Amino acid sequence: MPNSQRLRRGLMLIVSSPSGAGKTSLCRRLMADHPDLDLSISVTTRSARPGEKDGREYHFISEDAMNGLVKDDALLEWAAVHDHRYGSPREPVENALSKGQNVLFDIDWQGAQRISAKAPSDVVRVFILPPSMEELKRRLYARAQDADDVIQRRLSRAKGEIAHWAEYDYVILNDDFDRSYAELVHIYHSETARRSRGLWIAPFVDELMGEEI
Ligand SMILES: Nc1nc2c(ncn2[C@@H]2O[C@H](COP(=O)(O)OP(=O)(O)O)[C@@H](O)[C@H]2O)c(=O)[nH]1
Ligand SMILES: Nc1ncnc2c1ncn2[C@@H]1O[C@H](COP(=O)(O)OP(=O)(O)O)[C@@H](O)[C@H]1O
Repeated sequence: MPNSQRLRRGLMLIVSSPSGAGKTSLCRRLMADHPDLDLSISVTTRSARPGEKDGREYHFISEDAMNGLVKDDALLEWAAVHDHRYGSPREPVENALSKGQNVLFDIDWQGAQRISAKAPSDVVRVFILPPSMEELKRRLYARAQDADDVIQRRLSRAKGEIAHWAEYDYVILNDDFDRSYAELVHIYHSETARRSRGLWIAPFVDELMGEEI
């Protein structure tokens, strides 16, 4: 049976880390290498960084629009992070999962907790650790996309995010990027290969058992 015809139960892959540890870079590469993986594009009230495009990294929306989405229950989860609100639109995620597609979330520990509480058996959580706080700082400055005071606020919140590492299924220490990426790919492949995700297996085995030898 061709792979494309094997009916699967989609999973939600959640990647979290303190700002600057490398989750966006790792997630981007995973998306580029896995066209079967859909990115949940969050809404946010923060403004776009240089190089960010509305609808690609985030949907950049006003406070009023965010209030409307919350009121209409259009978000699977939302949270206040770094002085702004961020949320995961419900409909694209539900559509993707209903087609057996996997969905990737770059969200914080609050979002990870909320989605896990709703669908524990469909969630895989990965936490990315920086090799040191000094390196985290270096990366935030090297990214050169935020003002100094914004970077300082992100750094001061880093330990609060790291404190939640034990709520995750996997932890990757992002020292060497290629090695960390290889770990993420292994996790993704193993989790998609779980028996519980293969809805095609039981009917296929029935067919096998019915064959004359
Ligand atoms: N709960 C939740 N967190 C989100 C969502 N979108 C982004 N975040 C988190 O918000 C934090 C800030 O994201 P961002 O402003 O892009 O900066 P970054 O930390 O440098 O990636 C990160 O920890 C993201 O994972 C969302 O929809 N829900
Ligand atoms: N393993 C790594 N070694 C060195 N630099 C890295 C590594 N992973 C990511 N970076 C760089 O660190 C900066 C922050 O990474 P980013 O993916 O934006 O982090 P986050 O999404 O967690 O805030 C970027 O400039 C990125 O290129």
